[in-house]
Amino acid sequence: MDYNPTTSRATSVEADAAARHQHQSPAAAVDWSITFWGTGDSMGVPRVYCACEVCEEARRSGVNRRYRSSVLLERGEDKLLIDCGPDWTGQMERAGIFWLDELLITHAHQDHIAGLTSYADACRWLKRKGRVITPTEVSDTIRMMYPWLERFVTFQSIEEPWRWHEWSIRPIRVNHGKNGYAYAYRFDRVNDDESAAGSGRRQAYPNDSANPGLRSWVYASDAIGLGEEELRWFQELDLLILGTNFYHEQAEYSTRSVYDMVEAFRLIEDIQPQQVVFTHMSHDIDLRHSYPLLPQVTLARTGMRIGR
Ligand SMILES: O=c1ccn([C@@H]2O[C@H](COP(=O)(O)O)[C@@H](O)[C@H]2O)c(=O)[nH]1
Repeated sequence: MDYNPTTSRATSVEADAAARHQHQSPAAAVDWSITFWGTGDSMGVPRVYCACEVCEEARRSGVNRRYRSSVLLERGEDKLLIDCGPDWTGQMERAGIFWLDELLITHAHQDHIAGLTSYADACRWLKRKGRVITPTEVSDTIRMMYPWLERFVTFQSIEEPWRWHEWSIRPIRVNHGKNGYAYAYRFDRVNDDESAAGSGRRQAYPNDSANPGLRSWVYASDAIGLGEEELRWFQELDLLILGTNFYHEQAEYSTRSVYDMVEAFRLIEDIQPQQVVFTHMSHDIDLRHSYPLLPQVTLARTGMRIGR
C-alpha cells in the first residue's frame, strides 16, 4: 500500500478536485484511494462551547479541526462515501464534489446520518434519486427518523457481502457499547479479470503486483470490546481504520461506546493488520503532540488520503 501520511494533509482533497477540474483522463488517474472527510467523534472538534486547548487550536489554526467521521472510497468517477453526518455539505464543498450516487451508512446515529436530509435536498434539487446502502435494521431506523427521505433516495439493503465495482463489501454487526450496535464494513478487492476487462478499465487502472494498493481493509468507526465472532472478519487486513475517541478513556466501561487507543493496541496485537489509522477522535487528542503509538498506527487528519 502506498501510504504517506506526511504528505497526505488537508490539501489532498483540494488537489484532487483541482485535478478533476483540469480534465485529467482516467488513465492518468490512480488506483483506489480513501480520503478522510471527517475524523471526529460525535461532537466534532471544536466542541460547542469548549475552551480546552485542542478546541481553541481547532478554532485558530485548525490542525485539530475534525469534522464528523466519514471517508470517501474512490477511483476516478467511482465514488462511495461512508457515512453522511451533519458536516456533509461542507465536506462536499471542500472536496469539490457536486454529486454522489451512493452512500454507505454504518449506523443510524446523528453523527453518521444527519447529513442525509441535505443529501435528500441535493437529490430534489438535481431531480436524481440517490442510493443509501445499509443493512435493513439501520434503514428501518432512518426511515422512522426521516420519513420523507424515501421520496428522494432509494434504500438498498446490504446483509451479505455485496459487490461494488471491484470490491466485495461485507457488513459486520459490531458492539457499540452503551449505544447498542453499529456496522463495520470489510472491503476485499476481487481480483477477477472479467470486471476489469468487461469495464474496459484494465489499461486505465493497471494492477501493479509490486504495489498492489488497497486490497483488504475494514472501516470500523464505532466499535468497542469486539469478540471472536466479530473479529473473524478483522483478519489478514492490510488496513484497519478504527474509531478511538480517546487515548485512554477514564469513564466507566459500561458508559462507553468506542475503543480508546490503549485498548486498540491490544486489538492490533491480536489481529495484526499491516497498517492502522485511528479516526473518530474527540478533543482529547491533540495532533500537535506525539503519542506513544504502535509503529503501524497513524492518527487520521482531515483530508488525509490513503492509496495511489
Ligand atoms: O440512539 C441514539 C444514540 C445516540 N445518538 C447520537 O450518537 C452519538 C453517540 O456518540 P458515540 O461517540 O458514538 O457514543 C451522539 O451524537 C448521540 O446524540 C443517536 O443519534 N441515536
